[in-house]
Amino acid sequence: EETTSEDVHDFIQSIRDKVINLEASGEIKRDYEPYKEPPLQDEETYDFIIVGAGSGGSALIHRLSEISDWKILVLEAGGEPDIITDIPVWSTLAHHTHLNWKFFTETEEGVAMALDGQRMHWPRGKSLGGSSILNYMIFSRGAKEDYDKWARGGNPGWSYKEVLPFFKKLETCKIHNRDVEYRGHDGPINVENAYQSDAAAQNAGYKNLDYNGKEHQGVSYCQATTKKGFRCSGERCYIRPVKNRKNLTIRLHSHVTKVLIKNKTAYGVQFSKDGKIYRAYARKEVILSAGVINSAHTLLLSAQLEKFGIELVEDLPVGQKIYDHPVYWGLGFTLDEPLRYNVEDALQDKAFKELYNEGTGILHDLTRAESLIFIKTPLATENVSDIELIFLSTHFSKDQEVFGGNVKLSKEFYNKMYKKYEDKIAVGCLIVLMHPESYGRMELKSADPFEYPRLYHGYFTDAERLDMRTMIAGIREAIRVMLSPPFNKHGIKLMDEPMVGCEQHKYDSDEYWECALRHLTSTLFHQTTTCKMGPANDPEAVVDNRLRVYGVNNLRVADTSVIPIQITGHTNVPGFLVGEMAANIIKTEHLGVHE
Ligand SMILES: Cc1cc2nc3c(=O)[nH]c(=O)nc-3n(C[C@H](O)[C@H](O)[C@H](O)COP(=O)(O)OP(=O)(O)OC[C@H]3O[C@@H](n4cnc5c(N)ncnc54)[C@H](O)[C@@H]3O)c2cc1C
Repeated sequence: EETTSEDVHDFIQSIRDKVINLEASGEIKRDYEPYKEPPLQDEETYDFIIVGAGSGGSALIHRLSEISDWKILVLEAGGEPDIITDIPVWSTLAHHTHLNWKFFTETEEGVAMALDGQRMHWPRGKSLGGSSILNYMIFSRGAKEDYDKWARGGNPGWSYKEVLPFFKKLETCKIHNRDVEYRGHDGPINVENAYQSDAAAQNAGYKNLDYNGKEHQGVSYCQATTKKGFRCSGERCYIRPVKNRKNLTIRLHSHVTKVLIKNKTAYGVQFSKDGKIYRAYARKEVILSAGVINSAHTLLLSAQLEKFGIELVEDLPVGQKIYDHPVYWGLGFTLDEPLRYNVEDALQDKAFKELYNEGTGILHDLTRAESLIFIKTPLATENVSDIELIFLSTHFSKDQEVFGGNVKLSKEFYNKMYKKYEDKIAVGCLIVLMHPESYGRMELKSADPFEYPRLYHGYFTDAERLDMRTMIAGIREAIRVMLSPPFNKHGIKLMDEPMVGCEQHKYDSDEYWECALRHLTSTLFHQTTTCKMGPANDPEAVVDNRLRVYGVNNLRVADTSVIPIQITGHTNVPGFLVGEMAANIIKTEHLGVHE
């Protein structure tokens, strides 16, 4: 669905043109060499076929292709990343391009009421690198407790102690205040400090820490998944360094429409490229890394189409649960003076030269996400944070289309609520629910592989209303934090004008916040669990702890769709981890090599 204005398209093009012109005049250097693929046969045979080159897929591609005897085919529905996805500060703009699948949820009652058509936009990356080329680059593993819980839930091999070596192996950590013994020092994915304002990582009573280190609850600057200032996507950091390996064939614009299965054994895939249908065969395995929506969609199309009159291979609960991280976007504050640079500064040649030639400067800014706090409200039922607060050095009152366009506020709501703040200096604080009780689901609309499935977010549907109560507690804590020093000195004020549609409630009453949350809660883009990993006796499980699809031989899933319980954090690095773990499992099974 195209809701982006021509102005935004022109703005995006002007940034691309600027980089191209600066390169042509020799003022900056770009280190990009396009991907090449060999001629395509109608039918081809490989050892492994990897479907999708996103976070999970790119780690898997890097590690599996280390075995030079294995012939590997990668089929990616999208193409190559873009100049716009390279530059951290402008990355929200990529949502408006062909690099986004642009999924939307169905309209659900009493939620997302301020959004266009009351539907949430669920962007997903469509390119080498997948959603790691579209995301906001916050580097986060999640909490130790998450992985211990996965293991306790019947997934041996996934406790924090067991996954820690792989977290260390995947990263080169360069952030200033790190817990050295918990961090990696020579992996493909780079972690660094981004451009940040002084006010960002304020304590407000919380411990300052490395949230990817020994402890998790506390405050920290956002750790950036960037390398020398540029986005360190799966494409840039995992695939690009190995793309010329002789045993690796990467085919772009190749949309897999079906896994070929016979006698309950996967033996290849069918895919569409340039309007033609092809088949590729796998001597050893097919691995789906097509992401949380499309791995499930492909499985439904391949093995579970009973509903549409096609043979049922195995009755699995695919897509019956989608966990996400609901986020309240509505908390805005005005300031007397800007904390950092003006938007215009990020368009100057100087900023581009600093990024391209020195890897520094204001373009190395994580879409204005500066710091975060993992907190435990009094409602937390377990010893793990139930809320994350993310401090943003802007608010969408400032520039809805460019900075907040992905949230897809309805024009009417925006004009009534935020237009008047457009010339004010504004910052925001996101309130993120870490462990929602509520969950969504997906279902096929038809057997047409190009028709998107129906997506239901299911937010705030838990009978005990714990999700709502936790979010309200989170909002109150966010206001306390934001109004504490050192923001005071900048003249910070809460935008406490009643939310449009909630004027009937007393400001700051529980009823008021519930109404506001029902208007302006949307996603932090962290959907998981459509192909849940779990033991055979778990009625929700689609894959086992070795990521093998139940009931179908030679078929695995390796991406964030297997995550069994929502992460206390963000999902890109857990996606990389799943890819790393999958490669290790496959090497162990086929070669007996264990790391
Ligand atoms: C806007 C946004 C902001 C985010 N911010 C952060 C953040 O700051 N930090 C963080 O940790 N996480 C963040 N995330 C989440 C994180 O990026 C994702 O959870 C993660 O990248 C998902 O990885 P994946 O491997 O499951 O799937 P993806 O990375 O989505 O990869 C799936 C790949 O498969 C391809 N594909 C799909 N279908 C087919 C098919 N049929 N045939 C062939 N190829 C196919 C896709 O094109 C894509 O390349 C964000 C996500 C978004 C969208």
